Amino acid sequence: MIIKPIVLVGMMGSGKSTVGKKLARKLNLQFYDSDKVLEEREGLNIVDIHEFMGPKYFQQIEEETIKEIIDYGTVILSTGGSSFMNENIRQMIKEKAVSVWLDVDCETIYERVSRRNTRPELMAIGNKKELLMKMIEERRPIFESADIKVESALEAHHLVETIAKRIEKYFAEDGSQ
Ligand SMILES: Nc1ncnc2c1ncn2[C@@H]1O[C@H](COP(=O)(O)OP(=O)(O)OP(=O)(O)O)[C@@H](O)[C@H]1O
Ligand SMILES: O=C(O)C1=C[C@@H](O)[C@@H](O)[C@H](O)C1
Ligand SMILES: [Mg+2]
Repeated sequence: MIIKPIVLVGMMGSGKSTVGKKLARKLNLQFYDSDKVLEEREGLNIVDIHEFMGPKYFQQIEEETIKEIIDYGTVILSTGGSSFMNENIRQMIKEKAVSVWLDVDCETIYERVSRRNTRPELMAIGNKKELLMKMIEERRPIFESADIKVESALEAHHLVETIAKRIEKYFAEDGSQ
């Protein structure tokens, strides 16, 4: 039985939003995507929130919003790519939720994110692949602390099945602690 919120973490393009939505449908739980909630509340997309309000403001409202959603209880929450890097958010997730890290290789991420232009962190001039590799290198050790790691660039439907099984196992073994 799922007794805590399930929080998907991982790099931009790892599939948190795509997989989270499908996972929520499979588990019959409410789905939230913190980036989407912020865009709706601010009436601006992620790039414009950063441009007009600044990255500090983004981090502040992201922290407040994730706290609010986690307090809803057993929901599926897909976070932003940098949410888990915020120590306050990470601590909150550790205390109240189960984190699932979608660990996807750099090539796959690059291929996915280069198809869109919706993330301010990748809009800087320069080599996007190098930028991504550096970001992955910095963030990996932090993502490693997630409760569940799913190593995969599997097709989304299979990924959902795998994650659902891992969550079930997690709660059966030590999730009630
Ligand atoms: N398992 C998958 N197989 C193939 N393509 C996928 C898979 N998961 C996601 N994608 C595709 O990769 C792109 C990025 O996925 P998504 O937006 O879900 O990532 P994200 O982790 O939420 O990224 P961000 O942190 O930037 O919000 C989308 O175009 C999506 O369709
Ligand atoms: O990886 C990142 O640094 C980010 C990813 C997005 O989901 C957004 O939350 C924001 O653009 C930050
Ligand atoms: Mg997303």
